Amino acid sequence: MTLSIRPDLTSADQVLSSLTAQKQPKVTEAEMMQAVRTLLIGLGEDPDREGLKDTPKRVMKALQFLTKGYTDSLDELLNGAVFTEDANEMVLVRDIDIFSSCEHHILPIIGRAHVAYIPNGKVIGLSKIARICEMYGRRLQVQERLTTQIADALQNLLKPQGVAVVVEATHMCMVMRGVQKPGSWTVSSAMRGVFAEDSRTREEFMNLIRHNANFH
Ligand SMILES: Nc1nc2c(ncn2[C@@H]2O[C@H](COP(=O)(O)OP(=O)(O)OP(=O)(O)O)[C@@H](O)[C@H]2O)c(=O)[nH]1
Ligand SMILES: [Zn+2]
Repeated sequence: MTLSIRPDLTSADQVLSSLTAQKQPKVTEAEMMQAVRTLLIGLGEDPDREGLKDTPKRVMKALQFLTKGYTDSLDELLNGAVFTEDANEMVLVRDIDIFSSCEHHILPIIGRAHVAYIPNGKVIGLSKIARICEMYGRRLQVQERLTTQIADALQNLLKPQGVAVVVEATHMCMVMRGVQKPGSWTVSSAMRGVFAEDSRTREEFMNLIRHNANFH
């Protein structure tokens, strides 16, 4: 483990504790399933019919999975993959799939993240960038917070020259219900360090991620 960005803190989880509001369930799984059962009854369904018999459990498990990012450990996720390296050119991982859930309707936010940084003595395992996106994506989110959390996590972990994150996503709460705009994409960005300060660096990043927002 080469993580020594804060000598007073020894683990990535400690470094990022302020960014990772860990949630402890305050109700039992039986109570959660009962709540789903109540919802089904409220929707005019018979929760005891064959097709719905196991639905409360399935819904609970699905929601637990979709929000598992609250309890993921950054230490485990990183697995020591922060390396001392004399690199100072931009590193970009683009087109990282995002499956998140909007905190207003608990409906999917589907899109992609593009994450770049310019190292300052430390590099991170490339897959760990996608894992950080996954950790913050698997929570109840607004897109803006998801974007800044990814940027701040990398900024805090690596103390790089700069971090740039762009998330482009479509919100099912705007597609399937409400205003019903299937073609709409929301683009959010978070720029740190040189990406915020130097327009040429920011432009280089924007040129590298330029493409039509679409599903694969
Ligand atoms: N800024 C932001 N807003 C979001 C995000 N996800 C959903 N929203 C919005 O949150 C708002 C919630 O507005 P409300 O008026 O309380 O809810 P609503 O009656 O369901 O609104 P409509 O979707 O307009 O029908 C809506 O405008 C959503 O589009 C997000 O990631 N970021
Ligand atoms: Zn929503």
